[in-house]
Amino acid sequence: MDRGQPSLEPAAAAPQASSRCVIAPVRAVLRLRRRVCVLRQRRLPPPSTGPDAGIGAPRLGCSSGAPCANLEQPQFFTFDGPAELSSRTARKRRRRSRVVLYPETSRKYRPRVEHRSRAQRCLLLLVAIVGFQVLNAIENLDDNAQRYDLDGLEKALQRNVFGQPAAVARIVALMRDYLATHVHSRPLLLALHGPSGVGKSHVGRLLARHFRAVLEDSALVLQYHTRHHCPELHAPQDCREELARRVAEVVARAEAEEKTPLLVLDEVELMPPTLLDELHGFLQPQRSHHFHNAIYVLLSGAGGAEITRFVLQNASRALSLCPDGAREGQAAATQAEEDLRASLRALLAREHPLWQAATIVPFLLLDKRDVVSCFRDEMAGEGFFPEQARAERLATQLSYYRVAHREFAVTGCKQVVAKVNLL
Ligand SMILES: Nc1ncnc2c1ncn2[C@@H]1O[C@H](COP(=O)(O)OP(=O)(O)OP(=O)(O)O)[C@@H](O)[C@H]1O
Repeated sequence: MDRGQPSLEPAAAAPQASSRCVIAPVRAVLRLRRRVCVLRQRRLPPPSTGPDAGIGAPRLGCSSGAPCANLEQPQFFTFDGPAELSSRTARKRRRRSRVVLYPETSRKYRPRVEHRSRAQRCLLLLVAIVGFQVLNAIENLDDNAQRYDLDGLEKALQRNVFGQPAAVARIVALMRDYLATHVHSRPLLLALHGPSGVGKSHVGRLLARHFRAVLEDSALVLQYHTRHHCPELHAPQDCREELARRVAEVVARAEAEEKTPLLVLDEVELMPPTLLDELHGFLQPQRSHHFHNAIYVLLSGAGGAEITRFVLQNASRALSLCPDGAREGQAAATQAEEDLRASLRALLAREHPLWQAATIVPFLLLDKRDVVSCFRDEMAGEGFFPEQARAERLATQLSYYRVAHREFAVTGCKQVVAKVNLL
């Protein structure tokens, strides 16, 4: 048997040796795979307690005989231990987080500073210059108006003129508008119309006083009284030349001083037509430009009868003349006054085209309360104590239109001075 055995051994050893050659590497591969699986199982998170996490639940990665299909694990063998593997996973995670910060679709480099064209810069500069000039112009507008202290003028008129709030507001608004700028294409022509004694000349005097003060040159204010400067005995043509000379002097001087002069012409209703023609000529565009930078205030009793009729007809609408009435009443009063201005303009334009170019400001009748204020003011001016009862007593000595429980002075405050002088 022993002898026979050796004879058999070589024959059996040959296949054994060949099978060992095959099996050994396979075993090694299986051993390595198993080892890898063990390592992966160690790194896997503990099984979840969810319903899908039972013992029989399929698991990604190793199953018996199936290749490891865990997508989070490397698909190739490495000799890295658990420590290296965990650090690689951490590195992977870090890399993934980087992917979130810099997604594939976005740029991973700093954007280049876009080069601005010169045209764009020039455009910005131009816009800045234009903006600056606009601001400067607005400031200059304010400066020009400030020179005339129109707030002070408004306060002075409100304090000293009784019963004419609408007229005062309109005069100040028109002047504010006109004096906002120094350069004009036409003069401001104000025409104050109203019955006798309602304050037209009084306002003319207040305006002249104010402009003399703010212009710091009394030669830039002209006060022309028709009866005084052009009496009936004077030839109208001489008056015309005289007026033209005086106005030309004032506007030329104002032009040199870069100021806006004030020309107050009183009793215009007494002016001969040739003087009105001359005044109308000052407004014409062909006139030298310094005639256009001036404020003309024409005071006239023309249209006084229409204004008296208007006041008396509207007296029953108490609010039409009451400055502190309800809003609807004030709106109605404003509309009524606009109608009055339009009818006055139509009436006056029939007399002379000068009135067509003028801004008409009607002066309404004064009521008894305003007359009492006139008395108190005059008494204080003459050195008397302005006692209310005494002023009321004096006011009763004047004559009034009595309409709808209201009393309107027939001659306004005209006789106030004379009555106070008798005290
Ligand atoms: N509304 C008023 N407020 C204050 N005082 C006034 C008012 N109206 C008239 N007076 C006083 O009455 C005087 C005469 O008024 P004023 O000369 O202004 O009247 P008028 O409207 O010009 O009339 P006329 O057309 O007759 O000249 C003034 O000196 C002034 O003292």
